[in-house]
Amino acid sequence: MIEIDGVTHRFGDRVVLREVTVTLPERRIGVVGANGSGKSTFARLLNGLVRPSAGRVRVDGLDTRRDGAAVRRRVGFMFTDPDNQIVMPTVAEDVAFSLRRLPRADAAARVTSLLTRFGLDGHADHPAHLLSGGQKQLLALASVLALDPDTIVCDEPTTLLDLRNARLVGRLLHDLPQRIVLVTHGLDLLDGYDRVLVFDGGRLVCDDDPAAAVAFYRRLME
Ligand SMILES: Nc1ncnc2c1ncn2[C@@H]1O[C@H](COP(=O)(O)OP(=O)(O)OP(=O)(O)O)[C@@H](O)[C@H]1O
Repeated sequence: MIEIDGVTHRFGDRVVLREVTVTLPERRIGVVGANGSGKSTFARLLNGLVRPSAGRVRVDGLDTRRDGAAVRRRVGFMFTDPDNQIVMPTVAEDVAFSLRRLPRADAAARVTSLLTRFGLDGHADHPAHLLSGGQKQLLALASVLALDPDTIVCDEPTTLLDLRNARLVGRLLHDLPQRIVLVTHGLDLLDGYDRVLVFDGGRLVCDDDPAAAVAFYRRLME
């Protein structure tokens, strides 16, 4: 369960989220809104990357302010640009980096299994920065999953991908057992989601099923 209670967030003098209160027990949550409406800030609140200026954020009872390290272990984060989260020279090393606290043999087996699952096993020793954009995003997802999070927050993970890779990443996310919070401009990715939040000017202006929320968002953008 994600609980956002009376959250306002400011960057300097600028208020980017205003009095957001919402409780999200569902497993598939979409977040949409215009550029600059506060979606990324909202997403970053959920794993403690951003701490609210006022109010409280809890994930499965853990307070992002008080229990930051525990929240980050349970809530993985996928960025728009995978280059922001690829930290090691080769594909296998990047996934292994997430597993550095595991015994070496266990980590190696888990790396192999994750790379196979994402079709990257043939690229294990390749330089990560030479992968295609889609492959990099799959690597980023594999590295996030290596930590076995309960929740994955994805901030526009398909924005830089071509249609085929966007659909592939969307399908992979759709099939994961984890709770997913997906910030996206790709409205078709939200089919089958339990609930969609619409932000406008830092306010949560609609909270509904995907069809109703997307219709609301389309009207808002007219
Ligand atoms: N670190 C920061 N410092 C100062 N201002 C910031 C910072 N991060 C975001 N902002 C501002 O906060 C506002 C909301 O930004 P945010 O990235 O949350 O919006 P968004 O809805 O995700 O937009 P987009 O769809 O363009 O990614 C914007 O006006 C942005 O310029």
